[in-house]
Amino acid sequence: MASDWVAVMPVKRLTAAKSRLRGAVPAARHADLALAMVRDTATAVLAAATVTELLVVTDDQVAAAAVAALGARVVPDRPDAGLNEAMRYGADEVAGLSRYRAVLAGDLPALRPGQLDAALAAAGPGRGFVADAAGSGTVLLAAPAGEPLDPRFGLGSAAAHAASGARPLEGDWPGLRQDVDTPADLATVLALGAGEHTCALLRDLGLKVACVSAA
Ligand SMILES: Nc1nc2c(ncn2[C@@H]2O[C@H](COP(=O)(O)OP(=O)(O)OP(=O)(O)O)[C@@H](O)[C@H]2O)c(=O)[nH]1
Ligand SMILES: C=C(OP(=O)(O)O)C(=O)O
Repeated sequence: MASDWVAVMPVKRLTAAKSRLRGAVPAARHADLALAMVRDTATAVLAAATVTELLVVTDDQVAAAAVAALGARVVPDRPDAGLNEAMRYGADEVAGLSRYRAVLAGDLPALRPGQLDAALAAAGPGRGFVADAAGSGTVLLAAPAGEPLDPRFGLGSAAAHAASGARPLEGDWPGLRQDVDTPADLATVLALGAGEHTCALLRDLGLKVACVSAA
């Protein structure tokens, strides 16, 4: 079982990111919310025992500075061709095929390091993926050394990853599975418990939210 994963996280320009989430918080705080979720996701990833490096693929200078301050390595989104190309570039070209790589989105504010460790421990010799809470999307795709990532994120990606030969990783990982795409997802996170940055922002807006430490 590998214990030296490179985690790869693509981050879109914050002003354009999370369009389906618009309206969940006042417009003036929308980019702040996207950034808070990126910071909480990165904090949890960096605290995972099985992750030796977090590689963030982004052209957003604010997000880049924030995750670099947390300890991530940042590279520009050289392909500039969407989510899958950013993931493939980070995992296969920058990290390289000789390493174990896992890609995950930057919108997992309820992620706990132990849940990521458990999911990576469940990854076998081939590619594996973790479906989102709804079961149709993907929150994590892992590739062992020697295998191209071959990401198929987008609508119906869980089925697409399974069809491409990736194995669904099963476990009780609610924080890992809860990506935040819509205001309803954010409401779920309020109950599940968010990381400190998302929590602070939501509390500042007067919302009642459970806050959970990074442990
Ligand atoms: N580097 C990079 N990251 C991306 C790109 N598209 C999406 N992402 C990131 O990939 C992750 C998952 O993306 P989505 O959930 O589809 O997020 P989104 O595109 O911001 O959301 P919507 O506008 O609501 O579709 C988030 O961390 C995004 O910031 C891209 O073209 N380049
Ligand atoms: C990109 C995906 O989803 P979303 O944009 O809904 O986070 C996905 O689940 O593959």
